[in-house]
Amino acid sequence: MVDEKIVSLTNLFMRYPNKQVLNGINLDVYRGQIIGYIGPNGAGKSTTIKIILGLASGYDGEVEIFGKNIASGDDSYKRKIGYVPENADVYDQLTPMEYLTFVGELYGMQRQHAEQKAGQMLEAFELEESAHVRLSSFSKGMRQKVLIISSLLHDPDLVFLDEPLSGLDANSVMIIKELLEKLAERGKTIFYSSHIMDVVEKISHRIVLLADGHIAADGSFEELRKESKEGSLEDIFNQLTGFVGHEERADGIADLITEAAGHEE
Ligand SMILES: Nc1ncnc2c1ncn2[C@@H]1O[C@H](COP(=O)(O)OP(=O)(O)OP(=O)(O)O)[C@@H](O)[C@H]1O
Repeated sequence: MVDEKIVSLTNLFMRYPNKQVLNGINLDVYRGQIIGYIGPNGAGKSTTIKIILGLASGYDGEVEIFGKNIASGDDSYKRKIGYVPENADVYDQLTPMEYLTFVGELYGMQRQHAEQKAGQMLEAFELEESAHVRLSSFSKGMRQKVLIISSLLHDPDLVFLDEPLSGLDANSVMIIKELLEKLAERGKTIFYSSHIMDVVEKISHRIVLLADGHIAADGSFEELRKESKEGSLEDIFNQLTGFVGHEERADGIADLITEAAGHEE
């Protein structure tokens, strides 16, 4: 179906005890879109994702996923969602096969199916030799691949990826970028949150910039570029978040480092 609304946020507000984080977010995301969800540190990106996933409560406003309000009490929508958190805890004492089968079953897959698919996915990510080795011995990038597999194993319709490429080598990055495009072509909707602007620029169909709890920009990279007359997404990001003087600031920090040590000549 064309223009099927997958995520709809209406007047979303969120306050933590010490801080107003979201100040009225309105956002409709459609099937097959790759959304680059960006913003400065602390802007509220993870908070938005956690609210959508039902992991953060106390918000005001409406959140509809697959056309249903998540406050309705029916959380079957969660089975159709995949999530790679920025800081994930994996169960270190498990092997990837055990971990993936466990996660697959949590998402409602039959054990045998989860096992078989996990094996195939591990092979596709060149981890077959480590399939039965404990995760505690895995490198950062190997772990990240397991997390990515765990978010996709149950064939979700909506995927949230928070810095998913962290630790991955250049070959793996290339595969994942291509994979996201292929999944979007097959109707999957992807929220991609990252600070690596050149990747966001390349893979996103639509970029949503969150700043001070508001959506400060929303459009394709070409649209944002026309509006802001800047070259790269990094330049646009800096302009829209009012950031200037990086060289002076770096210089000031370098001064602090080299002066504060108090070396005696
Ligand atoms: N559980 C919490 N309790 C209190 N404050 C929180 C909590 N979680 C997040 N915050 C605050 O809410 C703000 C937004 O945090 P959030 O993690 O959503 O930002 P972000 O845009 O994902 O940032 P980053 O790019 O650094 O990951 C921050 O000021 C953070 O300190």
